[in-house]
Amino acid sequence: MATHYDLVVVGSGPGGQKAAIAGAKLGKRVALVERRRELVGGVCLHTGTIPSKTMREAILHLSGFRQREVYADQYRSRGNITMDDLRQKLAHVSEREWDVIQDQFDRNGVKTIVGEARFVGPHAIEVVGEGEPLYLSADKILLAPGTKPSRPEHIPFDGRTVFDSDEFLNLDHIPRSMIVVGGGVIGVEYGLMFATLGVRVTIIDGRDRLLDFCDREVVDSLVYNARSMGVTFRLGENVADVRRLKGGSVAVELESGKRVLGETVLFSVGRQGDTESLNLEAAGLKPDKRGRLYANERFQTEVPHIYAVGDIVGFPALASASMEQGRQAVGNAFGVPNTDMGEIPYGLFTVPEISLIGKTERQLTEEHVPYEVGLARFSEIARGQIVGDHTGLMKLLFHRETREILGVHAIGDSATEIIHIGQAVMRLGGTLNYFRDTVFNYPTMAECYKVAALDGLNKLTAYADDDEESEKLAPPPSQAVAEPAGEPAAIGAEHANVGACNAAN
Ligand SMILES: Cc1cc2nc3c(=O)[nH]c(=O)nc-3n(C[C@H](O)[C@H](O)[C@H](O)COP(=O)(O)OP(=O)(O)OC[C@H]3O[C@@H](n4cnc5c(N)ncnc54)[C@H](O)[C@@H]3O)c2cc1C
Ligand SMILES: NC(=O)c1ccc[n+]([C@@H]2O[C@H](COP(=O)([O-])OP(=O)(O)OC[C@H]3O[C@@H](n4cnc5c(N)ncnc54)[C@H](O)[C@@H]3O)[C@@H](O)[C@H]2O)c1
Repeated sequence: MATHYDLVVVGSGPGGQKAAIAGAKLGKRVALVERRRELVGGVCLHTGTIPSKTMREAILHLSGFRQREVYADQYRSRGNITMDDLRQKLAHVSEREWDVIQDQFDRNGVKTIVGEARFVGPHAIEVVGEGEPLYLSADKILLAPGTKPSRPEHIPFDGRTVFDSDEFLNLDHIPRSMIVVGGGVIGVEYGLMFATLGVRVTIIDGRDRLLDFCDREVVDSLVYNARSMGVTFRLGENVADVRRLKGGSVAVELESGKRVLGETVLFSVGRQGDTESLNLEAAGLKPDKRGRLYANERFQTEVPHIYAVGDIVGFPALASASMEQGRQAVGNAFGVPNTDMGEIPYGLFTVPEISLIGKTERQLTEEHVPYEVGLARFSEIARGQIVGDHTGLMKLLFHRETREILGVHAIGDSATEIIHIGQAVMRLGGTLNYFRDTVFNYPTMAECYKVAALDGLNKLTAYADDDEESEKLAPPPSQAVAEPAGEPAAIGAEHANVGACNAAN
């Protein structure tokens, strides 16, 4: 006999969590199914966002990265930092987060069911856990099963020398060298973290440019910083094979014939939907070839009472967006109107960190938008000096005529935090004038906005001066039509009349 719920959620990552709580807040009877109790929190809490960001923070702290120029001697030598040091903080953070999530479910009356969910009908789910299977039925079902790393079949993954990104946290020691295959966000984040510890890192990617969705100047700055930490990039190169060698190291063979040797290899070549266990056919659903599900703008799959959110629906595949998708999907399911999420910011926790919102210069150029750039360099910001960031920068892209903010791109300390100031101004329809006229706390990284805005306005003034200058040089309006050189004035006057007529039209 099946137990009936208004809403059954599959997966307890950010998407599932917020969906379940939103349902409970609407007074609905909600059950959430998660494979194993210790996995509550999803990829985000156990193998993805939270562990990688906690490890990054531990690395920056223990290596004294931020103040390395001033206090270098007072920090532990990078060679003495161990994986256990890095994992110590990780256990603490994930236990705390796990408690917070579980407590939220309990407080809101979300029934958590441990076991693997599979469809046995469009409204019916079987949960296979430790004991007898449980049967659930629901008016609405929300799928947030997330993704798992892509593992090309011919690669000899062993979780000791050749890792995928979910296994990577199990490294037993900090290697001397590391090859990262796949220079997407995961590969670049982990690669640069370990380079900070003095590991010799090589990043290989099939594309010619890294992180193509970011501003080019920002990526150039990242690459410059990475090279100064000894990182080697092999771009435009595809991996043909990986072989473990007798001495314990690993050889990565590239299609071009090159060979890269290292102590460990991290494969971060994308992720695919974790849908195999769901028996989707029984619900009338079919994933794409990367295991992902289609969802419309209301997060409805092809079967209207089944919703899907988070990484399983693809872009942008972020914890941040997944949470909001979960909340909005449940609003849609139970008739509560939602508003548009607006532009989604990106935060890349590379070393140094990167953040962006809105359009890039490349997009604006392709769209023929008349834009200008206001630039702030962290080396000119007092807070930049205090925190020891001399290479960071922030760019404000704005419309040359309306001064509307079109994009913000930053690299350096606190970039992922300060981006939200730009986001708020963009969302609320503010212009560059807001930054010109508003007083910010000092010394803070937020000062970048003021500096960038003034820089941008100075460029506009230069245009205005130029326009004035052109006006001074230009003939009076009655003659302001191009005259072929050497033509008699009378002909020019005739043309002027045509011009005036056109202007009146
Ligand atoms: C290394 C790494 C770093 C990242 N860093 C960031 C970052 O800094 N910022 C950011 O915004 N995003 C980051 N992400 C992305 C972020 O982790 C994901 O976008 C987010 O976790 C997706 O959430 P989700 O709700 O789709 O599900 P997930 O977090 O993927 O969780 C899905 C859950 O569903 C469960 N499940 C699956 N199938 C079943 C089933 N049949 N029955 C029961 N349970 C099931 C799984 O066990 C899992 O617990 C990172 C990802 C990785 C891998
Ligand atoms: N800070 C963050 O927001 C954050 C951090 C980590 C992960 N994530 C999320 O996790 C998702 C997965 O990240 P990812 O980095 O694994 O995937 P990705 O798809 O972003 O990058 C994979 C990279 O691997 C390269 N590649 C694929 N096969 C290759 C081969 N054989 N040889 C060489 N290069 C190859 C691709 O060209 C691509 O650049 C992302 O979509 C992202 O949204 C977000």
